[in-house]
Parts: sequence; C-alpha cells; structure tokens
Amino acid sequence: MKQEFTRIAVKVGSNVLTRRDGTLDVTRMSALVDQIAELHKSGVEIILISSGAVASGRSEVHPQKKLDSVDQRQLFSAVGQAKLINRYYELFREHNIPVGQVLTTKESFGTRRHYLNQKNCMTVMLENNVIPIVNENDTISVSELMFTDNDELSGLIASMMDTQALIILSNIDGIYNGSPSDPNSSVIRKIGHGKDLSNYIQTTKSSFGRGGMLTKTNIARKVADEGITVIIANGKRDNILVDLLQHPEETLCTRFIPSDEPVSSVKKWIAHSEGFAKGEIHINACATEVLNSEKAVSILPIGITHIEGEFEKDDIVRIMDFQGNQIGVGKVNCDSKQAQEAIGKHGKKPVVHYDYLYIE
Ligand SMILES: Nc1ncnc2c1ncn2[C@@H]1O[C@H](COP(=O)(O)OP(=O)(O)O)[C@@H](O)[C@H]1O
Ligand SMILES: N[C@@H](CCC(=O)OP(=O)(O)O)C(=O)O
Repeated sequence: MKQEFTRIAVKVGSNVLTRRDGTLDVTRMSALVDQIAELHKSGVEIILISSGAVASGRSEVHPQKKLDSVDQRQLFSAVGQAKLINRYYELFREHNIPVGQVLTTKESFGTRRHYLNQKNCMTVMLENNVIPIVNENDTISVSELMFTDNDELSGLIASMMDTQALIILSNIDGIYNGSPSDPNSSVIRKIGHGKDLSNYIQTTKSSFGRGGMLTKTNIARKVADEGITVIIANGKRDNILVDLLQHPEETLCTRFIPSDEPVSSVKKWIAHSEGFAKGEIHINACATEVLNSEKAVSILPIGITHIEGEFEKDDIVRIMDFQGNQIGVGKVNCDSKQAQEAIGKHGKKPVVHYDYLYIE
C-alpha cells in the first residue's frame, strides 16, 4: 500500500507505556513494536523516541531511605533505561529488526558540531536498517539541563533528521476544543498555521507525564512551521500507528498542517536552539517591520538599538523587537564587543546573516 510518509519520528509518551501503578506496560510496548515493525517492513524509516526509563526502573529498586526527586529520577532511570532498551531489543528481535540506543541531552543540541555528530549517528543507523530508539540521558540531565519533556526532544529529532512527519503518541485522542472530560468537547482534526489554541489547553497533566498538552502544542506548531506534519494521537488505541499512515482520513487524531515553505537545516537547528541563547539583540521599529515582512533580510548594525549579554561569534542570541518582545533567534557573526562598536553605523557587515536567522 502506498504511504504518505517514508521517514517518520514516533514519540511514545510515559503515559502510553505506563500502567496505573507506574510500572511498565509491556503488553502495550509489544503492540507498538508490532506496528513499527509492520511499517518498517513496508519501507518506512522510523526513529522512535521513547519515554519510560523512570517508569521501568521504579519497580526494580526500593530505596532504603527517602530520596529527593533528583536522586529518584537518576536512580530509576539508570536502572530503568537498561531494562527498557532490553525489552525493545527482545521485542524487535522477534521481527528480525536490529535496534540501537541513542541517549542524548539538551546540551548535545547546543553546538552545531554535537548536533551534526548525533545526526550522522542516526543517519548511519537508518542506512543500515537499524531503528534508533532515542531517550534523554536522565542520569545526567537534571534541573535546568533537562528537556521540558520528551515532546521537546522529539521535535528536535524530527527536525534534525528531516522527517516528513512527527507522530506524538499520548493517552488521549488529540487536542480537544475544551476540557477533554467535557462531553461537549471534541478532537480538533486539523490545525492550520497561526491558530491560537491557548483557550483550549488545560494545564493538567496525565499522571506520569512531564510537560502536558501545552508543550505538545508549542512543539507541534514549531515543527509544523518547519514543514513537518505533526500528529497527536492515542497510543493506547489498537493499531493506531498503522491506521494513521494507511487510513489517515478515518483515524481520529489532531494534525498540524505543515508550512509549505522549505526551511534550511541550519535554520531548523537555530529554531530549536533558543534554550542556549547567550544574549539579546534589540532592533528598532524600522528593522522590526522589514524582518516581519516576507523579505529575506539580515540584521545590520544600523537597525540595532542595544545589545544585552556577552556572546562570542557563532553563539545563539535572541532577537527582540523595539517593544522588547522576542521575535526570533539567530547565530551571530561577531562577538558582543564588535557588535556593540558597530551599533547604528552604516555599511557594516550583518551582525546576524539571513541564512542564520529564524523569525518566529
Ligand atoms: N485541550 C486538551 N486536549 C487534550 N488533552 C489535554 C488538553 N488539555 C490538557 N490535556 C491533558 O494533556 C495530557 C497529555 O499530556 P502529557 O501528560 O504530557 O502526556 P505524555 O506523557 O503522553 O507526554 C492529557 O492526558 C490531558 O489530560
Ligand atoms: N526521559 C523520561 C521521560 C520524560 C517524560 O516524562 O516525557 P513525556 O513522556 O513527554 O511526559 C523517561 O524515560 O522516563
């Protein structure tokens, strides 16, 4: 059967893989592996981003004294990730599909070199028919070094690997246009560019999730703006993955319609690098207007009003409009001292070149 996508990223949330008591739901895992195997055999390249390390470690160790939340996460994930990947290895082996583990951290997306190393690793895995199974390295990612959750990680992976779609599997059928528990609300089937969803999203999270629907929505929007279809669907529904690819119209889910303007791979990286920004470049009203227009323009010293923070050449900075609102991110062409000296001057080189500028 002809499928819409040939390379996809699939994110499986903690709640899909976790039973009510917080332990790993191996039956669900097995059902998902069967579906991924079916798609893999039909020629779809798949990158799996799987949560579940903490959940699978929880039932293995019983600490003698009370641990704080960081210690708990480190202990459970260290034990649980080994168990999780072992389960996946065994389940995929029944289908004769080799899998490989990729553990990453937020910092590994901060420099372009690390970013490209990770990309190369997963590319060579796919070329050799190995399914990459990605998770955050929870043992060393603590507090501000952590991803908000695996939705954020899956967005980075989809963008980095140029997938055509990102499928986020949660314990809910999609984004509801009201409280999911209200019988009058229903799943929004398609979401186009620029639609404001803030009124619909409740801040409640499912019991074992970290980020909630709000991070899913924000990530989905950003990834769709880069030209990737994003689908939020219920991973607990039988055959959901195969149905989403083979019967897209009949399968309940929320789809974010991708932008049809191509975005370069450098811009994709910059778009997701906001967390590493070292400083701010504030621009005047005229520069704000041209940047918000359809024109491809760089940030020149003449349009800069002031600079905040210290940065080196090639660092990521936030771009702030004349009212102090962030409008984008970019990679700087010079350090903060040089940028400072050039402010307001004509005929100087761009501080952020268009090729390294991502306007939100
Ligand atoms: N408008 C909404 N539509 C759907 N789900 C919502 C909405 N608002 C809040 N939610 C909550 O978001 C939860 C899913 O997010 P999350 O807990 O992060 O799951 P996961 O672990 O799969 O990433 C749902 O179980 C639901 O309770
Ligand atoms: N990395 C963590 C999962 C992080 C997390 O909870 O993410 P999510 O499934 O998006 O709520 C783990 O494997 O336990």
